[in-house]
Amino acid sequence: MPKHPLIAGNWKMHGLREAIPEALAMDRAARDSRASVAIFPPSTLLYALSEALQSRSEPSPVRLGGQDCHKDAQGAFTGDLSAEMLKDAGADMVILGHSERRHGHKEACESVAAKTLAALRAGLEPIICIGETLDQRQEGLTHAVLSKQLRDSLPLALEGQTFHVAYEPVWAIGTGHVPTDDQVVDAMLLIQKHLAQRFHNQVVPHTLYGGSVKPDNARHLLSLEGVDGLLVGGASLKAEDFNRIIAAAD
Ligand SMILES: O=C(CO)[C@H](O)COP(=O)(O)O
Repeated sequence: MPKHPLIAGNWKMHGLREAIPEALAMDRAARDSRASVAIFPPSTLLYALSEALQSRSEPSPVRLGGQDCHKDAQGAFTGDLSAEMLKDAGADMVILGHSERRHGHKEACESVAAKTLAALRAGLEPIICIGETLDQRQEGLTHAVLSKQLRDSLPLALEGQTFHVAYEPVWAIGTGHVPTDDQVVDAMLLIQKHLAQRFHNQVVPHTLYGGSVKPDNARHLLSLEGVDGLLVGGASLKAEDFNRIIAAAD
């Protein structure tokens, strides 16, 4: 873990306004940690969370992000949100290419790349997700799939920009199945090699692991070569769990 680890919590489609005190409890843990902490709530909570976190006597170190954005700044796209809108609501990061969008919304790598350009245009720092399905892994296609996703989802415009890549094997998401250490390290090093060959950025991207991260495995996952941080789903919803994951980074 060469850099300050990034601990990111993706709340997915969970959370009403009553969840705001949970975020404030996460803020207290983030203040005591060397980790960078980011929360990706549903968009409906972004503005309220931003106000709640920044109105504290000491502004919060917790960063906020969206879970997706449209490629255009505005237009007739019912139900969509632009990167500019997320920024306006208090986000400074965005998750793009999550497998739940790649599979559930048929999002192609080219669409992820276009959204990444939109995020950069709006001043949002993207976390771009990649990961293979169980079938792809069992067919020996993991390297080919990850390499293609990296090549086609990451536009060259990321050169010189701050961004992050999350490796989330689809078969580990929400299942309790965590890849072996070797499988994690193998994927992280593939990603880091790709990034080093393709981009020469001053800020070296964080490479995050995501998929069934829990308080009990966070410290171990963070100790693995190439893991600069964690993208946490279910265990980021409760401060009691997420704060233990934040503490695991210290
Ligand atoms: O998005 C994820 C983490 O942000 C990923 O889907 C993992 O979810 P989890 O298995 O519930 O941690």
